[in-house]
Amino acid sequence: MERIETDICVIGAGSGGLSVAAGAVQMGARVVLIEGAEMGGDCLNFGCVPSKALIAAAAAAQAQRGSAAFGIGAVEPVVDFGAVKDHVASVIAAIAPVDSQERFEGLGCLVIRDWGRFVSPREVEAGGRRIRARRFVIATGSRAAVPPVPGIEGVPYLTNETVFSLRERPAHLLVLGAGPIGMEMAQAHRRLGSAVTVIEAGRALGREDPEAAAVVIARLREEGVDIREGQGVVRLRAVSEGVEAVLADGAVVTGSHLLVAAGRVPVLERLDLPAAGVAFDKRGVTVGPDLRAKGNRRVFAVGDAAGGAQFTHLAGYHAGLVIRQAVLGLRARVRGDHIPRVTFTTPELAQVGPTEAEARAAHGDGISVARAAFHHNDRAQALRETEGFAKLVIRRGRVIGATVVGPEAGEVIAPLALAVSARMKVSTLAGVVLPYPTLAEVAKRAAGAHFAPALFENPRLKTFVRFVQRFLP
Ligand SMILES: Cc1cc2nc3c(=O)[nH]c(=O)nc-3n(C[C@H](O)[C@H](O)[C@H](O)COP(=O)(O)OP(=O)(O)OC[C@H]3O[C@@H](n4cnc5c(N)ncnc54)[C@H](O)[C@@H]3O)c2cc1C
Ligand SMILES: NC(=O)c1ccc[n+]([C@@H]2O[C@H](COP(=O)([O-])OP(=O)(O)OC[C@H]3O[C@@H](n4cnc5c(N)ncnc54)[C@H](O)[C@@H]3O)[C@@H](O)[C@H]2O)c1
Repeated sequence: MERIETDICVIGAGSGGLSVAAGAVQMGARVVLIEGAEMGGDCLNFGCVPSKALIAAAAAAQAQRGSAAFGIGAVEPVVDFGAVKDHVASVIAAIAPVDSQERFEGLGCLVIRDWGRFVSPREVEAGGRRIRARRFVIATGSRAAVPPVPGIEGVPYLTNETVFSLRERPAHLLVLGAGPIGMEMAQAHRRLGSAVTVIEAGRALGREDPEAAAVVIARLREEGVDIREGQGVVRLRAVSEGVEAVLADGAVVTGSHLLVAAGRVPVLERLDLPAAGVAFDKRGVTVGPDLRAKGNRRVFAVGDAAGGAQFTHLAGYHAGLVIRQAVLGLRARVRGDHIPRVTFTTPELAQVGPTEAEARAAHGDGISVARAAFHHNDRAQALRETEGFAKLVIRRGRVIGATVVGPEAGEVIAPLALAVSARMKVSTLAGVVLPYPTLAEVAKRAAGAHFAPALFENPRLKTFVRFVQRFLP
């Protein structure tokens, strides 16, 4: 067997692994990159990219239905579902070269297309080669969790790995789970013409600020998505129309297709982690605040495999921290209080830092909340998208968290992510000059609202101003 010595061996060429490999090799480290399936991982092939491309197509269809409010005759769109999937595939194809084997070989990585497996604490085998590295990075991602619902083994179901390649429009899509994946896919399919029922054991978008989640849930319901909350599935059964689900309240729902979007599990099974002495549990590799694996300090874990939140930008952030340590020999500590997240429904729901409820649980009355509604935003009025709000969580004069629900919330959260990340004063945010009319003004207005009582409802200030005015020439 061929033996290879390298500085850094990255296992998994998705969002996290590619970022580590690209950064490390361009800084001068020797890098081996191992990928058992598609270059680009989940985000490119079965996650962010296809879902956002499908959502864009669905928005185009919805725009035709809603155009009457602009004085343009509304029509029921003619959706060619296969052509929509061609659009999705072509968006993936446009981005794929950036993540490709050719590009990474061009950067100087040795790319091995096989499943990697530890054979000792310092060696991995893949593609008939044994790689001995100074540092290893586990970036193997996650896959859809399949909940133990009685009967699930006897019914056909889709996951994020198969739903985007479906060429025929589901007549009635059942979605199990109302997290971000379930809600994004439910609205997109509804807008593309499917009947959709979402079955959620707990609360829909249960991790989000309830007030913000309610705005999204109401919109999906208005558009015809049937959302059943607090409903476990008691039993699933294959029937001639497709799949039948019996819910906890006794209701029976029959769909043509079932999409399982009920959470994620880390992909670790091929790695033989015990051979490397690396600790792990059902959430992922057990890592410290420096992202080093418990049990083997030569091994780091990043992204979905690292047991925390699961976002492409988080995997990218992890990659930067690993590069600091494994390439430059510097120290690094992961911070979790400034990672934003967006659910790309219409309206979008964006969060950075703690929600109001989380902040109150942590700091009691030591926080205050300032808000502004999109209803008072002139751009939102022009777009006829006035539902939603921005809410800032403030502690000791600084922005520690923000929730935005409404049009382009994923873009509007950007200055607020900077504010939380830089521990910015509310006064700095209130003082920034933003172009008019923009949706982002809602963030500045929320910051301004923090000062409104002291400025506009203050009898002592009014007395002072009247006094000053008497003496001004
Ligand atoms: C439907 C959907 C929509 C999403 N939308 C968003 C979004 O809008 N924004 C966002 O930030 N995040 C989104 N995510 C989450 C995002 O896709 C993940 O957080 C991100 O892909 C994680 O990157 P990763 O590098 O940890 O894993 P991945 O990108 O999954 O890459 C892991 C790679 O490792 C490979 N691998 C696994 N085991 C081995 C092995 N033993 N040897 C070699 N290779 C191996 C896999 O084949 C895979 O290619 C979405 C996810 C889904 C499912
Ligand atoms: N826009 C984005 O950034 C984006 C989009 C999609 C996914 N993601 C990432 O992927 C992760 C996984 O997404 P997800 O939506 O699959 O998981 P999730 O854990 O966020 O939500 C799953 C939902 O399924 C429900 N559920 C679980 N078992 C069930 C059952 N048997 N019956 C009914 N309901 C059940 C849960 O109560 C939960 O509400 C997200 O947390 C996020 O990190 C991000």
